[in-house]
Amino acid sequence: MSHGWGYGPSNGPGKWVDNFPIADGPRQSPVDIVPGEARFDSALKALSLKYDAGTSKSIVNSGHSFQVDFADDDDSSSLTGGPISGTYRLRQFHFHWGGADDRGSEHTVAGTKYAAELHLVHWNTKYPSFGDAASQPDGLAVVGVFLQICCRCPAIKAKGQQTTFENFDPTTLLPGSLDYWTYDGSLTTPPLLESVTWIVLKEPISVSSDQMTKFRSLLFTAEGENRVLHDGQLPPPPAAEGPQGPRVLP
Ligand SMILES: NS(=O)(=O)/N=C1/NCCO1
Ligand SMILES: [Zn+2]
Repeated sequence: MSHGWGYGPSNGPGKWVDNFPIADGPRQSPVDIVPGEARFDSALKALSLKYDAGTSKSIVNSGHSFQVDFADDDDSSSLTGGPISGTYRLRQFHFHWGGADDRGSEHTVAGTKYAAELHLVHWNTKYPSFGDAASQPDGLAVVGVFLQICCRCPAIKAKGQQTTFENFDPTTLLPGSLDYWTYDGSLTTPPLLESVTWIVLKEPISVSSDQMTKFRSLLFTAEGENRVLHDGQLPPPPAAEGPQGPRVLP
């Protein structure tokens, strides 16, 4: 049985402070974004996101989400402009979702929850590595993108299992507008480090309810562990087991 953090009743966000006291810190994320209370800052620049599909490496079920990792030994996939100074390299992206279409995002907008939220995680190249940057107040910049359920979505061909995930261009996951809200916050999952400049895009992207159902079919437990889903929701009884190995989304 896993004794790590999670989203269940015994190890969920309300318990994280027991092992990560920074959960009671001054700049914890996520937050509720209230557009009417946001201050316009004319000094902020437009976001510049440059992504090279050739830097995508692999996809993994991290136990808390599924994550696509990128090669970050040069600036091929990087973030500049916006609220940050210098260059931040793309490290990985992952998603957060819930047990139904009416919830799942971590940030909310005037109390509204979206079905899911994409996080593109970048680290400040003034530091030697992601690990070093993650403990610095200006070390990380995470671009958050909301996912809303669309009624008439183009069908996306489902793919089989895969563990390598090469030549994926994250630009395809971005909305048409890069307008954003920004604030200084933290990782939203343990270790909850207060090192993130949050850049939350105002325009959501659309996803079908069927695709969200596929997200929810991902289990985050090892063999033989109790089955629990991303937000602690118990899954439906198991269908006939498919081939073993990591299951990733189409
Ligand atoms: N949800 S989040 O704040 O992006 N969390 C993390 N953890 C490691 C990298 O990003
Ligand atoms: Zn995240």
